[in-house]
Amino acid sequence: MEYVVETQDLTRVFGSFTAVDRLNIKIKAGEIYGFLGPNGAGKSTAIRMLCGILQPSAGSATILGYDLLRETEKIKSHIGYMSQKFSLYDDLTVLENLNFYAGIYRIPRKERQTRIQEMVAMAGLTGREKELVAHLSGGWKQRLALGCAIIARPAIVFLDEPTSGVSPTSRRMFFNIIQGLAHQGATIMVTTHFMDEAERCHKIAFISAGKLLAVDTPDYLKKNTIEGSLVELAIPQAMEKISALEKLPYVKDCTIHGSLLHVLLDHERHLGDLRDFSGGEPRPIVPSLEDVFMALTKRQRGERDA
Ligand SMILES: Nc1ncnc2c1ncn2[C@@H]1O[C@H](COP(=O)(O)OP(=O)(O)OP(=O)(O)O)[C@@H](O)[C@H]1O
Repeated sequence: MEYVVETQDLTRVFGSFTAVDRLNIKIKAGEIYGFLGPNGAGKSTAIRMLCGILQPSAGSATILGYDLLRETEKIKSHIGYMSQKFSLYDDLTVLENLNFYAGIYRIPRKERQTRIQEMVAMAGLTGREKELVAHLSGGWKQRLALGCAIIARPAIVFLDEPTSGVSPTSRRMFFNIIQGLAHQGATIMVTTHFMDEAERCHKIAFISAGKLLAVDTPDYLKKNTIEGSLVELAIPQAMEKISALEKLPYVKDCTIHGSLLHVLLDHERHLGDLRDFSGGEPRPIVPSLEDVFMALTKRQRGERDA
């Protein structure tokens, strides 16, 4: 089996609204596959369909070779799922939560202790096994929730914004764990709004308004999505200058990043023109994923309005 997840025109409508529009994706075993897109893009809806929680309106998919529509229960027994709302019991301890999930996943009794200890160690909770979950901070809860989701050693782990609302350090720790899991052969599908996390994925799928706009490695997307020459420009009152810059015939786009402007020129030969116009010193840069993402959504808006 070359692909552990493969979809054909997977679609979900809610009334007259199309949340996921003919999604075609292919994911290989051991890949960390990031789903990126603005709020309401359809990421959670897509993941919920792939986990068998939500019925597709049209299209088909296979997960680990099982048919999504006909073999949903088999799929569920081979995957782990963690959503933004960690499904932990606050009034139970760390151990009690893990024990509960070990029971749900029907892990044989003789294996339970080993698996639970593995998850405690993975989450960095050794010594805190008897603490009530209510007393743990966000990052610890998040890692415990992951432990509960993967205690049955699923082949595929679906993570829907697992790192929202936790500290940057916890986010980094969490992604280290994810990379470790992928290294051991698990396939990870993860939605995120954070570009630093997207950078750590093997493949990224950009989705907006239910549609897949691009999919490839972070490096490829950065080098090949944007046509033109991207420069960084530091000028005073940058925000107020955007509309004037956008009117220049050789400027394709202009966005603000902190206090700096990213200006997309249609050709690098206009560097001097931009310098003369703005009074600043334009510096050519490699596009970031955020630049790529903005360019793709803008292109999509342009196509829709055309
Ligand atoms: N059960 C539902 N009934 C009606 N509309 C829904 C339902 N679930 C989702 N939607 C709509 O579908 C669209 C896609 O939602 P979804 O949660 O998949 O987006 P998302 O990309 O995960 O966004 P976010 O990053 O904010 O989580 C949204 O406009 C949402 O309001």
